[in-house]
Amino acid sequence: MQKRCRIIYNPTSGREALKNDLVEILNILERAGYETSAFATTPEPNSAQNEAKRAAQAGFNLIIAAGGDGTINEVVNGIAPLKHRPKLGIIPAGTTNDYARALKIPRESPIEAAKVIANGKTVKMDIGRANDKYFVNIAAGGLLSELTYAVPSEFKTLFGYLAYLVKGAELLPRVKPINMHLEYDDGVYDGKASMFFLALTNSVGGFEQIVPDASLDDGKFTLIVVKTSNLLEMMRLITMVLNGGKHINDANILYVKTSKLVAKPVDEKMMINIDGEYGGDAPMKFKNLKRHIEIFANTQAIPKRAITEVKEDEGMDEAKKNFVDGVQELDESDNIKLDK
Ligand SMILES: Nc1ncnc2c1ncn2[C@@H]1O[C@H](COP(=O)(O)OP(=O)(O)OP(=O)(O)O)[C@@H](O)[C@H]1O
Repeated sequence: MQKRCRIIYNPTSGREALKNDLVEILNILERAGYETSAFATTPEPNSAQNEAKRAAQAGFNLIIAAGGDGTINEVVNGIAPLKHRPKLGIIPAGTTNDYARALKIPRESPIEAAKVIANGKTVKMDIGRANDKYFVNIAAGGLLSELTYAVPSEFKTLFGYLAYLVKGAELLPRVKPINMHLEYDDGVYDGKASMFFLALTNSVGGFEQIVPDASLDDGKFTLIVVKTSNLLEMMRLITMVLNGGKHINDANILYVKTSKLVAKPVDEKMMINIDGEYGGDAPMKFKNLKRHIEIFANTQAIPKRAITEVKEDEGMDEAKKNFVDGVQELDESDNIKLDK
């Protein structure tokens, strides 16, 4: 039976380039054996999430999230709770596109990103659950994490990543550490920290060296606690990140692997950021769902140590063969008709 694909795209994402490429993307997917249709998300809350759930339950084999990290997060929230989950493809069209960066999916050309899907290599990716929400890339808590929602989205579209830096420089002097209680697999952190990150990939806020030893399918988060909020110390840590990830052994950083986390505020409110958006307040429980969603990735470009197994989209070659056979059968029946 022919496989079916639903593209869920955000027509307002990033530079809105996606719409122009849609016809070519549909062609690429049809040639790869997927009967494909597209759904444009609407401004209503959870539009992408609801459509992803509906499409999964309607039996689509592949759902493509085409948009920014927000659209990817919604699509994952739509399919993650289901028993039978379709495969996921990603066509990045946002501003930071952290998740595509981690999967080495081309971020400048939606057509090149569609070719990664047509190439048929997948990874069963870990995702995270935070209370009852799911995330693919990062959860974070503490005052510094508020930076991400301090940047208005029109501003992000215009200036992209620069917006974060400008806003970051503006907010940094106001950041102060808060008391946190963090329970992870092998210990407890009780003390002041300006923020904690719980990362699933190596790619956080456009930086690729924050988790230099990230594994995408080992069932573990990387927990990073930034103990300082001193401006000079922060600048030093950022320089260490840019210098190949040397921050991980610094005295101001706790850097551990864990499959779960309980985060509790002590005397102040602690907002939690999930995949770049406000996701509620602590206390919050986080759990790594090991190899929960099979995602198409540019596996050749991902460091070998980051993935344990690359899978082949089954039936991809079969689909191409059927297509050729189908053409031959048609020719033959035409001949029979002609002979008669
Ligand atoms: N048709 C639409 N009109 C207006 N807003 C929409 C529409 N479809 C989706 N949205 C909104 O777009 C947001 C998600 O944006 P998304 O993450 O895809 O792109 P982005 O914001 O450009 O990228 P990034 O997150 O990388 O900055 C959600 O808040 C969603 O409600």
